[in-house]
Amino acid sequence: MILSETAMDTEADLFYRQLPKVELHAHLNGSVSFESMEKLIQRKPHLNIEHSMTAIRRGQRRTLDECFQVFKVIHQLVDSEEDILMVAKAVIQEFAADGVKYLELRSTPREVTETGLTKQRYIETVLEAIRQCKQEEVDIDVRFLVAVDRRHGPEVAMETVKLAEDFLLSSDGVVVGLDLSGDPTVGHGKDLLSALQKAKNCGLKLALHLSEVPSQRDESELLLNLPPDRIGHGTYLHPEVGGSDSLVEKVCKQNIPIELCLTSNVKGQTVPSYDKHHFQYWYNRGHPCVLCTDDKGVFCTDLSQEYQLAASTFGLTQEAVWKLSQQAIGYTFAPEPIKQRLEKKWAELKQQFLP
Ligand SMILES: CNc1ncnc2c1ncn2[C@@H]1O[C@H](COP(=O)(O)O)[C@@H](O)[C@H]1O
Ligand SMILES: [Zn+2]
Repeated sequence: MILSETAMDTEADLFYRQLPKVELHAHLNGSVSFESMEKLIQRKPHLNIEHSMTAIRRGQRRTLDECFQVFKVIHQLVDSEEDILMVAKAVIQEFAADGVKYLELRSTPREVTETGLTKQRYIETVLEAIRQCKQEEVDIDVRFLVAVDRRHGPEVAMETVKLAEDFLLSSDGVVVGLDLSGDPTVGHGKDLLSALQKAKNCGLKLALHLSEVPSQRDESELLLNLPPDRIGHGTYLHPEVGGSDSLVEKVCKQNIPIELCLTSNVKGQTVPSYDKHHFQYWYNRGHPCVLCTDDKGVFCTDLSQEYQLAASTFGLTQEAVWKLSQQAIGYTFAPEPIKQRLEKKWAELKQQFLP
């Protein structure tokens, strides 16, 4: 009995792992795996950092505030070009090994005086990692979103947008957009509006973390007017959790896809349990939904696991899971020919999968 259950589990695991997937919401430094973290900790023993400080294990929860403390620790470990190249390459390879065929990675460019790291070099190094993976024929298409950390305020946001704009023009299509993230309890989106508007005007796609916590209703109301091209989390948009009909209407009317990260929200305690996750609300309305990991290293997950969790929690059939992964192609910021290439790949693989 136990044996057959194990066999079934393995078969199910395999389905999700082999399922071709699109990852659209992954923060670089939050995605660093256990193995890479070990290497970084060994490189910097003087920091006295233990692995328990950089990851939230199974069954553990942290407040969102504590999650942001974790990022501070990781940033101490990843503070040079060498580190960034190492973690970015590893993260890309790990996503590829998990069956992700298209990845939009995002990261906040940082400056570190001690190591000579500049924001420009930060982005160039991530792009170099993407280039090397491509050259090594890792089976994944990777694009990059330059991230604005809301905690740093409007001037830094504007500076970052300018940098992103330069790379939009010079990166041969790899830099496709701008992310707004960072501690949602700090600052107000109204101060960042002009930077975001500028980004949009110059052709950068916008992926904004919206209503991750309940206090952001007015901010979301404002930022939805831009409008963003995708929404991160959107946990508190609907009226049942303190959002509003007007917010839902804006999201629906403009058909803005929502990036949903189950484990991140449960472990970060913005959602009380998997079965209460707002995936259900949006999915049942037939709204564009895409499952994502957010921070696979910090939350100890991967995209296969997120699909499996959504399927088991909300009773999705394999056919429905397939459709979910395929529809995500349409929500990428990739140019049309790339989307077509991905569609073709999915169509070919489907015959093996769901005969
Ligand atoms: C858990 N929910 C979340 N909400 C908001 N922002 C988040 C986040 N998870 C990650 N980040 C953002 O991503 C940074 C780490 O990656 P990078 O250094 O940019 O690669 C964090 O410092 C934060 O700004
Ligand atoms: Zn995020």
